[in-house]
Amino acid sequence: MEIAIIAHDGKKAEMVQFLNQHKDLLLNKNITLISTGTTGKKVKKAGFDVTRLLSGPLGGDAQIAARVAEGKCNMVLFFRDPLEKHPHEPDVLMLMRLCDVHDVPLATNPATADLLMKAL
Ligand SMILES: O=C(CO)COP(=O)(O)O
Repeated sequence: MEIAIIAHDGKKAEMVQFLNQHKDLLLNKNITLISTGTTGKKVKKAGFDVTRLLSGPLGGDAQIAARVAEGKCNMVLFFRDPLEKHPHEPDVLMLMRLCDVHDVPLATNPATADLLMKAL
C-alpha cells in the first residue's frame, strides 16, 4: 500500500521520530512511502526509502491529492503545524477534502497516526 507522509516545518522532527518508532512495521508490510519534497529529504536522510514529490508550497500537496483522487494513495499522514500560516493553505484543504471524498484515512497528528499504524 502507498502511504503519503507530509510534515510542516515545525513538525518535521516529529515525523522522523514517528517513522523511527514504526520502522519495523513500515519496512515489513510492503508499504511504499511518498512525500512532499522537504519532508522527503529529511525522511530519506533518516534512512527511509521514499519517493519525493514537489515541495508543499510548489504543489506537492496537490500532487498527493491527485494520487488520492486516482485511488493510488491509500493513507495520508500529514503532521500539520496549526500555529503557522502557509501560503498554500488552499492546497492543504484540497488534500484533506479529497481524503474525505474518497474515504482515505488521514491523520493530522502523531496520536492519530499511531492509531492508524496499530490498524495496519
Ligand atoms: O508544506 C508542506 C505541506 O503543506 C510540506 O512540504 P515540504 O515537505 O516540502 O516542506
